[in-house]
Amino acid sequence: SSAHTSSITVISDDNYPPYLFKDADGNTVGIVADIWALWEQKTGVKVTLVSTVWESAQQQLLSGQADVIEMIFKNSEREKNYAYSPPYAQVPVGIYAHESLTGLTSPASLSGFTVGAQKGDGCIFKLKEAGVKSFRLYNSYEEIIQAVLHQQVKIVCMDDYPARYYLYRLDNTNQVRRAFGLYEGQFHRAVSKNNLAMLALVEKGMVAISPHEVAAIEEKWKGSYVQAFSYSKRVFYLISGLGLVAAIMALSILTLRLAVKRKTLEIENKSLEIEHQRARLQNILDATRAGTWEWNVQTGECQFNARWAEMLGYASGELMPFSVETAQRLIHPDDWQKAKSLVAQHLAGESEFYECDIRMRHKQGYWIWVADRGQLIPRSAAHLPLMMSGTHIDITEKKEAEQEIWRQANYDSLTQLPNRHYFNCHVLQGLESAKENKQRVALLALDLDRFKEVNDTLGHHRGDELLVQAGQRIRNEVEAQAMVARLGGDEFAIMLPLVSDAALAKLCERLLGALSSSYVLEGERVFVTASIGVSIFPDDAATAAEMMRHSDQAMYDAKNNGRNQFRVFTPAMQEALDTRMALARDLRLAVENGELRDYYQPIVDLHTGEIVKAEALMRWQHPALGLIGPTVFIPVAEEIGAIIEMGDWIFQQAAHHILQWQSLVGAAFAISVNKSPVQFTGHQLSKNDWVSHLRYMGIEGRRIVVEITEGLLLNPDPEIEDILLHFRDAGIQVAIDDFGTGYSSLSYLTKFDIDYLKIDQSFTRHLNEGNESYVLCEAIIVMAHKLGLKVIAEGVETALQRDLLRAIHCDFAQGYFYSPPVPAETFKTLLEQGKVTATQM
Ligand SMILES: Nc1nc2c(ncn2[C@@H]2O[C@H](COP(=O)(O)OP(=O)(O)OP(=O)(O)O)[C@@H](O)[C@H]2O)c(=O)[nH]1
Repeated sequence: SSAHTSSITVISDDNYPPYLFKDADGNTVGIVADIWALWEQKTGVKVTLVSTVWESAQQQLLSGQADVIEMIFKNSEREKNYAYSPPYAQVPVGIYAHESLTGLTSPASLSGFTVGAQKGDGCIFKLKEAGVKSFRLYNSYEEIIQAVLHQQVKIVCMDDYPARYYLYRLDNTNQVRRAFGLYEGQFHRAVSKNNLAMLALVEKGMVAISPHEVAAIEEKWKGSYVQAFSYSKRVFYLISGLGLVAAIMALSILTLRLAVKRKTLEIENKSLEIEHQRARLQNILDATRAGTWEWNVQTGECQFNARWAEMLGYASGELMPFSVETAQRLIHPDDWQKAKSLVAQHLAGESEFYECDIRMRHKQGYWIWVADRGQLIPRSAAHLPLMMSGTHIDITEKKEAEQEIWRQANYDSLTQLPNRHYFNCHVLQGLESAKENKQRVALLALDLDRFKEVNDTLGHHRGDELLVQAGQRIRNEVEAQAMVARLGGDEFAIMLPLVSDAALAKLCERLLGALSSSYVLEGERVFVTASIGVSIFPDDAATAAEMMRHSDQAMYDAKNNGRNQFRVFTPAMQEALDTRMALARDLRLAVENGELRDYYQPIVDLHTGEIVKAEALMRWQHPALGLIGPTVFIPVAEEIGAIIEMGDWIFQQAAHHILQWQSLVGAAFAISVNKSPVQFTGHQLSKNDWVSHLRYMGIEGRRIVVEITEGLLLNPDPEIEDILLHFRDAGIQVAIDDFGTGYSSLSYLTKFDIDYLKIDQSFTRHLNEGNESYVLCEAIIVMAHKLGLKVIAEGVETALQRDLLRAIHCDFAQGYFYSPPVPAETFKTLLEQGKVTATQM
């Protein structure tokens, strides 16, 4: 314990004048030595003062070889190992530099330099804090100063007292200069951290030394070393200094001259290089045909190159002085705001560069498209934008090409209306905004009626002209905000906000009216009508696809109900369509599954009442829906092509029964088989050659009558003519079904070999003496007879009808009055009876 301590070892650095240093005789002297001598007196504890290099001093304390270390600064790193006394002296620490190095003013200015310091010196810690990373370490201040003088290191850190001392001693205050004060340290005495008793002992002794005693010691040492330099020595220094200054000045002037010469050469080279670069850049710019601009953001001043002015049709300088107003006048109003806000974004640092395609007005008044690109150059210290520069490139041709491509992709080249693609996009967008604004929207699908006939009779060219005119008429009937498009062929579509159902109905009526008035096509007057289907959002459709589908369905419904009308979509249409689709699906398997039935309706000689012919008719025994009539499934079968197989099937049944019934019937007996236009399509011919089939079965051609519709003969393909000739050659007869309902150009009656006309049941049904139907029927019969044709009246239901038909010399009749279509077995019975219900005759 300290109470029994008889001696202590104090260790320190011995190159720290005036505190502790070696005198000329090698004795360790100084303030600290005197203080400890006094301490020894006061405490009676023997003090051994050991001085060594600073780093080793610290090591010795920590290893226990010494009890107290003198002249130590506190820092956080040392805090771990030492316990300190209160500070007893203030010691400034400075940065010293070789005279060739100037500009060192603060710790920050040291970063990047290597700094010399004494090993273990507290200033290293401070310098690291200031960002100095590279150090060169020395054992003593003396070594440090030698190193600076030999320029091994140009900056060093030293405590001011010893630094001053050694600099004076080495006569070198000129070459090494104090650059700035780094910090002020405080001297402490310290013991190792766990030896607090020792610290107490030290402090006890120190407190015993009075301030007067301390002041006397300091006075002794601090005064003496300055006084060590005599006045005469100073004068000598001054004079030799002045001589040196003069010499240095002369040398400086010489080196300055040389330096100026070298710099001038350098500058000349540099400007030559800059000129080359400028010319190269100009070349590149000229090659791009780019106009260039520079804009001083603060003052608003602008500069342009000649190409820029030329692009806009102006002479260089013509638009000067150039202001924001000038820019605004030149730039298209629609592009001005956009450009302005993009520039603002760039100036605010939100974009890397500014980029915008704008329209600018050429001097001659038209607009050119310009790719405007620019970038801010420097920023001031305050971070305010200063200059922007960039290019203007004329991209008018590119834009026009783009627009043309866009037009081709989105517009119909015939009518100049938007096409299906554009319309679809528009519908999608339109529905989005309608949803937001809770608006109703109508979509009209519009299809010209029997437009094919216009093409067929007047030629494609006039058909085109009609489409153009129709498009214009539609456009004229709707408001500007409505979208009118040509979807393809003779299909148009309109989308518009729906004001009211009444307004919609009125619009449809107007459209029908406008489209059905006559068209003059190259001098020829033509009439067509149109059918319109309407779908309404949100009433019947929630999506664009649904609207398109529903308006289409409604349009087909309008067509099926006689055309030249409009229909608004109803759920019933959807149901009908669903049923149709279900039927179509089942129908494909009907023949294979043996679900078809052949029925026969007798055709009677009106004069004798005898069954002389029969019409073969199909029924479909649907597994779930029961027996289905042909009016329901034939159109579907035609649509999906199943009619071909079905038609062949019924023909084969008819042929089969002719063989069976031949013995029962007279020589004139024949069975009629319907043949749909679909069955006349070319590629079916060879496969289903009815003539070969009859020949194969050994049946005469005259036993078969082929029933066709007059539509087939209006504009027949050469193929159809061939088939009909083929039939005639084989003795097969031909009947025109549903005569009087269709498009009656009667010329075909003489052109083809027709055997029968079948008067449509709509005439028979309304037959009454002297009425319109009666007159028509009579006219048909007279005409037919004149042409050598026989007439069959369909749909005879009453005795009166029979009698009237007889009176106007109709040849044959069929209908419920005689018999409905019946299964083969029943028909056979009828045949066996010879006459149908003789009672009815
Ligand atoms: N002239 C002309 N005809 C076209 C053009 N595009 C399609 N077509 C014809 O337009 C007709 C369209 O026929 P559809 O709509 O199927 O039938 P339609 O004859 O109008 O009869 P419905 O629509 O049932 O009333 C076809 O004959 C096409 O060949 C075109 O650009 N110009």
